[in-house]
Amino acid sequence: MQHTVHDFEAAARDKLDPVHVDFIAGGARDEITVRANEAAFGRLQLLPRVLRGSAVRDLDITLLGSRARMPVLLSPTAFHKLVYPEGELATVRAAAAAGAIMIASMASTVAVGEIADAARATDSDAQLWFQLYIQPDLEITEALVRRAVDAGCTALVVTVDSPVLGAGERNRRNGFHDLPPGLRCENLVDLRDGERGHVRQIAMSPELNWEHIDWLRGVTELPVLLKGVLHPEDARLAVRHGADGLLLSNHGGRQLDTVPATLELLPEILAAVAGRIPIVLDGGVRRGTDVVKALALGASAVGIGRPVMWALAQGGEEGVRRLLELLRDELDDTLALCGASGLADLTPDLVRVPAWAPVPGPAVAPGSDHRFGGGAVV
Ligand SMILES: Cc1cc2nc3c(=O)[nH]c(=O)nc-3n(C[C@H](O)[C@H](O)[C@H](O)COP(=O)(O)O)c2cc1C
Ligand SMILES: O=C(O)C(=O)c1ccccc1
Repeated sequence: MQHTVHDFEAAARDKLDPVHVDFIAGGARDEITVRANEAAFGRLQLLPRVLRGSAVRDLDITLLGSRARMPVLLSPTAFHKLVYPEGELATVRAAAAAGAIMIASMASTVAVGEIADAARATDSDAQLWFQLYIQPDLEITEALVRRAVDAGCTALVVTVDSPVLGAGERNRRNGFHDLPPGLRCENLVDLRDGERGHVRQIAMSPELNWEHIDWLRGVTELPVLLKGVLHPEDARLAVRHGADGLLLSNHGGRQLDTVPATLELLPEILAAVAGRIPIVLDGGVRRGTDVVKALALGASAVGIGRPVMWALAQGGEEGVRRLLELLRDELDDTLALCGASGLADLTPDLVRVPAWAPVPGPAVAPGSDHRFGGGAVV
């Protein structure tokens, strides 16, 4: 039985083909940023308030017009059918049950329209967003946007940190470059005559620039978030070019290695946008305390990537349901322990960078006890 987010990873590793484990767990190059994301949460401390909580805590959010029952989004991850036969259909049913926003990947193995239908078939009013890699062929990009709009998606998340594909050296070593026979990127099927839904149809485009964002603003009314802006100057440019929000992300350490942990960048990015647009953060969120730290510092919500893949692999819809329940319970518990009645009570004073350092004292010989005069027999 899984009692923590990490337990899902252990269970999934037992089930999955090691090549697919590497695809999910892996990052770019030396995976320094992969490790940095989780480590950054561990370095921050919580400083709770007491005697001011409430019996029930409100975890609802409204993000760019989309309502959700928890401030944890499912960040876009490709290829859900690789780890579970129903793929994204199972994931979205679990997200809907939890009232969490799911961001469908452009590289999903179920078409976005079918994912949306599965969400609607539940009674939940949970919202579906769509992640887009802008294609140099703008007609193709427009067709993809139309598919997302027709599906009823309520926001677009444009990934801008992938001018080239990240160097996943595990995938190279394993020779993992495409979906196995029988699986396709369903959103890419028939975009142009005879297009079969191959992963390699996705053009990672180093020639993209801010004019493409201006262009996208003109072709859709949907809110547009940029995913992968890390430099504060780019955050200011994003606001100037009409972005409605940022998903502060280093792609889980899968694009440029050695960039900072997203949590470390959060204060600078918040300062750059100065409250004009909301910031969602992903990368390394594994605990309720992580969610609280990010929100207390000013994020509007967080996203999770790998945990969803592990939970889906472990137990399909039921697995992802339990993952989201677990995170919700941990978040609720952390709020209670911090004396918060809801997310609105999370303020930066609840989070600290450790100021403690040991006071250097005189060197003491091992085995001696300085309180009794250096081990002298008394
Ligand atoms: C297996 C996998 C597939 C991913 N696919 C996409 C994708 O298709 N589009 C995208 O923008 N990000 C993709 N990402 C990045 C995630 O959206 C997210 O930024 C990252 O996983 C967050 O970090 P975490 O895994 O530590 O939670 C993928 C990540 C993983 C692990
Ligand atoms: O693996 C990824 O991180 C990713 O973004 C992706 C994009 C397209 C196809 C497969 C994966």
